[in-house]
Amino acid sequence: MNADEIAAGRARWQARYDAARKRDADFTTLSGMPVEPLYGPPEGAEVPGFARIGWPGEYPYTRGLYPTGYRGRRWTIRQFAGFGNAEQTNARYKMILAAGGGGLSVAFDMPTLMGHDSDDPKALGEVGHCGVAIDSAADMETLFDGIDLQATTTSMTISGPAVPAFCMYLVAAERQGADITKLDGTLQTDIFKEYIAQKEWLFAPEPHLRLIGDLMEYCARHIPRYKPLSVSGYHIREAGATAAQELAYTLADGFGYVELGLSRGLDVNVFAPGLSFFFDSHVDFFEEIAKFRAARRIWARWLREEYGATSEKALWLRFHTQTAGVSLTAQQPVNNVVRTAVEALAAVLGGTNSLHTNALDETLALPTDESAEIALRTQQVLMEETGVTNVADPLGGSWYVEALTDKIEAEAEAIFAKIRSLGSDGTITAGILRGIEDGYFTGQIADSAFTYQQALEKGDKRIVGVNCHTTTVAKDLEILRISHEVELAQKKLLAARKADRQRDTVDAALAALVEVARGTGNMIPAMLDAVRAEASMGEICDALRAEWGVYREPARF
Ligand SMILES: C[C@H](C(=O)O)C(=O)SCCNC(=O)CCNC(=O)[C@H](O)C(C)(C)COP(=O)(O)OP(=O)(O)OC[C@H]1O[C@@H](n2cnc3c(N)ncnc32)[C@H](O)[C@@H]1OP(=O)(O)O
Repeated sequence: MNADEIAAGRARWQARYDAARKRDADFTTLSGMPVEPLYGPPEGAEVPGFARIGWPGEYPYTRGLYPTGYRGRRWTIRQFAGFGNAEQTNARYKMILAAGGGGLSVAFDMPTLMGHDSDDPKALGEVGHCGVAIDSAADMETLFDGIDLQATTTSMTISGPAVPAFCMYLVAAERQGADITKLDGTLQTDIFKEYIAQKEWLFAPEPHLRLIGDLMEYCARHIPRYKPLSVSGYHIREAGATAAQELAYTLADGFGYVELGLSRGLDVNVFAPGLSFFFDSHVDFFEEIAKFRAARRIWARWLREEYGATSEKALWLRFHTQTAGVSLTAQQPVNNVVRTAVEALAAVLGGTNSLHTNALDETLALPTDESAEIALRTQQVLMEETGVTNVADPLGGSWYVEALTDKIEAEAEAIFAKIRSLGSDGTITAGILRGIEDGYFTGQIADSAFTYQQALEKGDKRIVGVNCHTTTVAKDLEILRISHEVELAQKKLLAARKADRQRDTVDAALAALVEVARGTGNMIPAMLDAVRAEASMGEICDALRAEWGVYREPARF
């Protein structure tokens, strides 16, 4: 790009920056040196390939979505939390919000994630263990008791039974007297990544995609700020994928959901802003930063050029980041605070919109109050002390970072071409579905995990406390243990609630839901009616399982 074009771009950025709202804060270094909100090429310089880098707030968004960067608004501190019953988790949420958390993020227990009630035999020993047990709208009400849902953006990490959980959230908000149309939050819902990595599906892909289409349509029409999908690379990476695989599989899944929306006749400019993303931030600092920057650029280009989006928000890739659980070690666990800080910094320098920092004990158990607080304070140290929020995309123009960004992007593009070639009709969706059925994704991820493990065992890759620097004076940590009493109490509560309902109303609502499932209508209103009647998670999912069957992954050797 020639010097005149670069100067024109800078002037455009400056005009937008001047017009934008900035935080009232001290934008100087620790020593008091003033810093510019943005740095770019020196005046008069010609920079080949500069269009790929561009300016913050402008296509292709490599340097971020906003001309102000974090001077406009800092990222949301959104700590993923949930354990025991709704009451215990509610107390943790209040602690997080009181300590400066910017939004909520619900972790459900395994029975809930699989669409079973706490009294289901399959739930035995799992209730409240890896997250909170939510059986019905009444539990959801308790979960958010005293928390204004209209004023708090809330993310819910659930994909198989995402839609019943969403309906319970809406009903809890309704019972608080909230204006449903104003709710803002995120539902994970990403079923593709369940087949690819996390393995928490209920049905075969087709009925899940039908439900997701219904949800996208419902949100686009009725709850415009709500993000019905958080397309997730986190679990793909944690399963062993490389950074480029994480990026490519996740964005391909995102393209699949765009194709789903288009196939339902929805306007891409209306539904695409409801697609948000969720990435891992692993411990290779620069590789992660490059991945985040490449993600924004690829998404904007594909949405504009492949799918015809024209509005700015439809081109925006907004993402949440969680630091890498797999990078945490059980050995010398206090070192995990350092790993998490480095990973969080990479996410911030990559322009994350929302962030979870892991607690140091998460490789052993769910976090204690103290370790959860340290994790949150880690973000606050970055946010308040380090000056990283002063300048938009401070690493933009670094030869190394730009080269890595290009390299990861090229790798991702090669993977998109491969995925397309797997399907029969040239769509990304057909490629994903074929890849799931044939074990393409799981095979590729397993190969990457194996390669890394070999490097670790040879000592080519090193982890402090694991294969180097293993001597320590560290003592064992106190960890959080979930008492079996939680399960017994939850089952008792559920039995009382089930006995207290109008059984006829519940049965009629479930029958009406199944009737809609047999046709082509949108299932959300019928699901809401069932939830309002206090139909439980297990009852709703079982009714649909009876109708649609369950999915079993093909065996592979
Ligand atoms: C591993 C674990 C497991 O499975 O076990 C998990 O999965 S845990 C998974 C946990 N997942 C999550 O927690 C997902 C979280 N995701 C989200 O919160 C969302 O989807 C998100 C990524 C889009 C972030 O949403 P958010 O509300 O926190 O933040 P946003 O970036 O949307 O910012 C809020 C508002 O401020 C505006 N805003 C932001 N920055 C600026 C700026 N510099 N200038 C002007 N406006 C700005 C945004 O446009 C938006 O307004 P407007 O809306 O008007 O544009």
